[in-house]
Amino acid sequence: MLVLVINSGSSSLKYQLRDVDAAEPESAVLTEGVVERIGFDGGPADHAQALSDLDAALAAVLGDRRIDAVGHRVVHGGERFAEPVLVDNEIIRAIERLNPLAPLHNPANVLGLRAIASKWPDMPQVAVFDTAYHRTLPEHAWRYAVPDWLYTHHGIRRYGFHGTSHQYVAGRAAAFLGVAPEEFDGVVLHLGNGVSATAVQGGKSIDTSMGFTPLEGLVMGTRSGDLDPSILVFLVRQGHSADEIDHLLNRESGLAALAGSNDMRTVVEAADAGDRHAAIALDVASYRLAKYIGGYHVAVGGAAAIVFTAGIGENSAPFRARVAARLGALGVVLDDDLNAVRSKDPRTVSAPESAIPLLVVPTDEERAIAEATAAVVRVAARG
Ligand SMILES: Nc1ncnc2c1ncn2[C@@H]1O[C@H](COP(=O)(O)OP(=O)(O)O)[C@@H](O)[C@H]1O
Ligand SMILES: CC(=O)OP(=O)(O)O
Ligand SMILES: [Mg+2]
Repeated sequence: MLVLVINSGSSSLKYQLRDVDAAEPESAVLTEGVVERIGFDGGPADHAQALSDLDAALAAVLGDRRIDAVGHRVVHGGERFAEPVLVDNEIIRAIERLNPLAPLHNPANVLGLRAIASKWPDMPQVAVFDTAYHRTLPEHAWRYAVPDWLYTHHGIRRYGFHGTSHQYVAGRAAAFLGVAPEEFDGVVLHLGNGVSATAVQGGKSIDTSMGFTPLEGLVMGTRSGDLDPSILVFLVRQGHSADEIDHLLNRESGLAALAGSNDMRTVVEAADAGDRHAAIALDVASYRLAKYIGGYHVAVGGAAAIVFTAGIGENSAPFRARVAARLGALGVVLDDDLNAVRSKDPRTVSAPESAIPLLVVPTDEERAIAEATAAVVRVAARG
């Protein structure tokens, strides 16, 4: 089965065409790429235009085969969506109603779903939700200590994100350690543009750092993560609008605010060259992450592994080293040589005497989305 995976961002559209039945995962990807600058000068006008730009790339590899289904990453599934679903108009409207809860992500996901539906009206489409894996959070982890109407009226609770990645990586880490997925206890760190940590117990998500929206928790590329909510009230009283505060915390904060760049490579280079702001940014980000790791080690009743993944987690040995250096109280010992190895395979980066192994396990959200999409389409075809 050929599945086109779409990860729509506000101004970009990442795609991957996969053969989910390929014998080797390495040969499963027929083509992949990203269409950028959607809606900007020099780029396609909108997501529909971006898809027609994609046609040539797809035609070149398809030959006389055809796409069987399209799988979309959808960031917010709210309380309704606990599993990947086959998409129809009602589902698209339900996803659209969740837009205010993930303003950086969901509106673009909806555009992608609509663009495919109008381009190929008969194409089965499946939405795979970032929130779904976290539907197992116990109430003590998802409930905020606020009056109940905030939850009953507005759905204000912890949802958690990056679930497709956390689930895939937890499963792969379990396989690497030689344990069944449902026996894996660990802490998974998805460190990309967005950053989140998940406490995994018995293979299930029992706590996660992102909350009602993907803003809560750790220091990210341009997002603040945790802060005192009174700061928002203070800013409102100073006359700042909701949109201004939203922009400030989602797009102008995080590493970008502390170090002047949201790119971990740039920040590490600057810190190595003696830039004080960059050094502080790395200290703040690694310190905050280490505190969550300690908390989640307790939450899961003792982690069997601490797992790094995504752009920074997989590639930034210097950032991993800064985090590991703060985990001495847990008996964690990094192996500098293993940490310096570059590889696409799961690997250990801690020393044999480390009380908890540190692993690097590459994520593959596209593969997970393609497989989930194929499974949903096959079940639907059986009726
Ligand atoms: N070779 C590398 N070394 C260090 N950091 C890297 C490297 N490659 C990517 N990154 C970092 O990964 C982050 C982006 O992660 P990624 O998972 O690709 O994000 P997203 O999918 O959310 O766009 C950026 O901070 C980038 O600097
Ligand atoms: C939910 C989220 O933060 O996603 P991303 O890391 O792709 O921005
Ligand atoms: Mg990502």
